[in-house]
Amino acid sequence: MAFITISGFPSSGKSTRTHQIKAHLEAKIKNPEYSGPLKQVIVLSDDSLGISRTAYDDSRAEKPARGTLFTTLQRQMNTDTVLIVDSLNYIKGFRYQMYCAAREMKLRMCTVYVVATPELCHQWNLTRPDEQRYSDKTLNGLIMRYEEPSSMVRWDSPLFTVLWTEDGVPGDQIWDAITEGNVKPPNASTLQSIKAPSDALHCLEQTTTSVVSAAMTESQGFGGPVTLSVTPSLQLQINLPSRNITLSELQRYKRQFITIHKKAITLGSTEKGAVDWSEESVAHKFVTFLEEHLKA
Ligand SMILES: Nc1ncnc2c1ncn2[C@@H]1O[C@H](COP(=O)(O)OP(=O)(O)OP(=O)(O)O)[C@@H](O)[C@H]1O
Repeated sequence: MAFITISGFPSSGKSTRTHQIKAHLEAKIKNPEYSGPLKQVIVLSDDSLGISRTAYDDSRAEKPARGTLFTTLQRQMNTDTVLIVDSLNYIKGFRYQMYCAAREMKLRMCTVYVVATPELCHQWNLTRPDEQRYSDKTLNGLIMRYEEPSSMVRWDSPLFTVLWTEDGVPGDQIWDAITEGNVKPPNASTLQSIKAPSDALHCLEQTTTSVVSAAMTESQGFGGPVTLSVTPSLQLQINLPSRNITLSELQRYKRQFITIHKKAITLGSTEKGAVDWSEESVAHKFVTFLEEHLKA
């Protein structure tokens, strides 16, 4: 019935805040005055899944770890459960993917952004036992790559930000969000996820073409975040590197992206929620793909 995404820098206090939130929500559920459907709070974390901090040392090891997290969270989503996903959740495309899965299950949801300065993260990381510690290089890399949640986008909202200076968490507000907030029904974008392969291929081709032409329009060589107008109703942010990007380079990435995803479509990879061939989802995936490849 409810889904909470925790996000923040590595070693920023996410699990510490998760325990506070869990305790607060459990007290609400146990209150005799509560007669709603929620019965339990489950926390899914890298530790509970046996994902080591070293999985973040390189992106090849990180992808299967994210896959495990996503498959497990889909299994754990339930009408009587508050599911808290306590992980870095630093890629906006991944938070969007979780949002789509939660929405398909008609769950209420919110995001908690745990904030600590990079210096504090380093300091706290050093105090941890070896097996829970990130290497300096990995910690810095994750902080650099971190894509901050925004209350302006629907997959991060409602968004609660908890600063390192705060003693507690906004437990009552989180409770209201997951018990009284809007249930976002699967809309056209999520329903379209079960598309016939021919539609999916068409959408893949068209959407990637629109992203390439929007990126060419916005790319001035200055770098930084720019907004791409993919369609009149779909605007996405992309972080561009500060160099000239050529059309042939973008076309090359488009072809690579299509090749990878075409395979998934023709193989009929239809694991529930994991494959979403809507225009919006394809655009998000391609923007994330471009960001990763353009800065490499
Ligand atoms: N407010 C705080 N003041 C002092 N130490 C803290 C604070 N919050 C967390 N810590 C310490 O920092 C370390 C990391 O905390 P925690 O495990 O909550 O971070 P995390 O963000 O969940 O880490 P990870 O990225 O590995 O999942 C722990 O040793 C914890 O005791």
